[in-house]
Amino acid sequence: MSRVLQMVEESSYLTIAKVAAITLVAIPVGLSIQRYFWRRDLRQKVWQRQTECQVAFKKLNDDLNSLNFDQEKLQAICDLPTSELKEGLQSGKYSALEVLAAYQTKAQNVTKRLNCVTEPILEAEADAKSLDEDTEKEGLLHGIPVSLKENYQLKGYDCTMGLVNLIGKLWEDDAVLIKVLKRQGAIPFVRTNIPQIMMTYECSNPIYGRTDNPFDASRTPGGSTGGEAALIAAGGSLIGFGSDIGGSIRVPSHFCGCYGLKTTLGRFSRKGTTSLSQGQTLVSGTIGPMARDLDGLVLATKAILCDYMYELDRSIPPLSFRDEIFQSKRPLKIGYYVNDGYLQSVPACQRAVMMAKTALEAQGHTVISFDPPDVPWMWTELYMKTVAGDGCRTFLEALQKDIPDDCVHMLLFSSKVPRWLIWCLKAIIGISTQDPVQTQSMTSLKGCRSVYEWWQQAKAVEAYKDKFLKKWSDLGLDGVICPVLACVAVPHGSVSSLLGAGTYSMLYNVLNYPAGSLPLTKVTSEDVQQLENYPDRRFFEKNIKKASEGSIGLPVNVQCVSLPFQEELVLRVMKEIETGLKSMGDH
Ligand SMILES: CCCCCCCCCCCCCCCCCC(=O)NCCO
Repeated sequence: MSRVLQMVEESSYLTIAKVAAITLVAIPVGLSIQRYFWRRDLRQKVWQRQTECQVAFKKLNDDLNSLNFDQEKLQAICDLPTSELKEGLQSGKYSALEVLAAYQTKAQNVTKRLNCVTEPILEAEADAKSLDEDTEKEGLLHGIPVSLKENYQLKGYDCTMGLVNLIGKLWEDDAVLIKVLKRQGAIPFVRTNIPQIMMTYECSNPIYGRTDNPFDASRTPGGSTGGEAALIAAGGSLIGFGSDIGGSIRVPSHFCGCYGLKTTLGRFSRKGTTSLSQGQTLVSGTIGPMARDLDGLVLATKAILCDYMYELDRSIPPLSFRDEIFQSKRPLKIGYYVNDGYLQSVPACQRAVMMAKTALEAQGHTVISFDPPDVPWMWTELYMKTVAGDGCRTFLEALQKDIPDDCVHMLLFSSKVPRWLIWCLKAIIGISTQDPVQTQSMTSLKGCRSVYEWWQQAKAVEAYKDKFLKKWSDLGLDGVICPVLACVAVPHGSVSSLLGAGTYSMLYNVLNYPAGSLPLTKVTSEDVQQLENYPDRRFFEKNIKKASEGSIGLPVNVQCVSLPFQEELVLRVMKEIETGLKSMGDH
């Protein structure tokens, strides 16, 4: 009897062991198979999308060939500054269709080199034809082709933000801004590339690939509105639109040498623009125009600030463009800085600010030194902790079942490290990087732990805004000029080791001040030589110095800032600097 029991016992042990062994093998095998099919589906979606884009480009090319326009005339159209093109369209010297063909041709050639356009907007041709039938030509942007960052919702198109899972989710309506543009006679004609999830200054994703900088293909055009900046700077578009929660309009404009304006939250309607940060309302992303010249930037701003936008979005205060502020001759008092108290800007960026200072003084304005308060603390405790307020959960969820791009790997890694491990790593990394602020930023990526903490965060942001404004008001400032970033365009793949350079831009997102990016100069050999004196003790400093090697000839912009809802004053400061430089024979 006991022998029988023993046998039963042995056989059940054997069965359990067999089941356990099979389970141990089956689960990982099953998961691998599931992963294989899931990745295969994603790759197939990417391939399908890429094929669709190729077909769209081919159709565009065929349409352009059939129109048979004179190529020299088309090139001449693309060389015109905004004011002359606008005049030519108004007077009938150029038709909307030929201007469109000119930019479609140019954009196609540019994107072959830089990969900045994701896809053409094929409805553009019909739009141009109907504009040519319109004798009134009332729109401020009548017949001007405009390019759009990929996250602007357009009827019949998707907004992927570089996420494969969002391919094919088509929008049923245009964004408010697109409706306004069309009402003003503009012709949306291409969509431009972005970095995956749009939270970095690079410009690559697994669907559309990587965009290169027009001045140096080994460098990034910046992000997240990188495709726009590259396209505009290379002559493939005159006016475009982007979005900015940490410098995404200003930084690519600076990296590529075009004009950009980050507006105050609430000045332009954001309805119909896509972003993963929509639920985060403390440091909100805003939108704004980018352009090849200042006239284009001003014209685009004027065109958007019209009654039709207020009709479409009743949450926007009806504040039309105030020409009296833009045209005013009142002498201004402007603050300036080249070092924000965290990372010193490189010599080229410092020189650009000093050039702007001299130009403003030549125009009769007063320019005084200004020190923005507590920038390192603002960066880690206000900016990073807020934009990563949910501990990066929204970003992580979006990336979880997707193909992460190289440009998000570092942030992905940092945001996945558990809080307890960060405390251990902080000690080790802190010693090696010599920068407690940088290590603190890793903790900030963990965000807020409770609603209570989020409320405290909101209070801290408000208190900082008050402190900053007091300093500004005590000095009686109208505006501030400073670098856009601590360095100029950096090599592809280096942004995550340089993130601290972004404090110059991120500050004005925390404050919600409008800020422009104005191209002023190019890096010279003297600027590069002077890098010898640039500090290199801390991690970010070392990387900034290294990234600045070989930067001769790259564009350098200056940031022009004013108080909330004073976009006209920002544009005026930009204009005064350009006029001042011209009068000094420098521009
Ligand atoms: C899972 C990885 C996601 C990590 C995201 C972490 C967010 C923390 C902040 C990182 C630093 C942000 C750099 C700012 C880049 C500019 C982004 C921008 O302005 N985007 C515009 C979006 O409309």
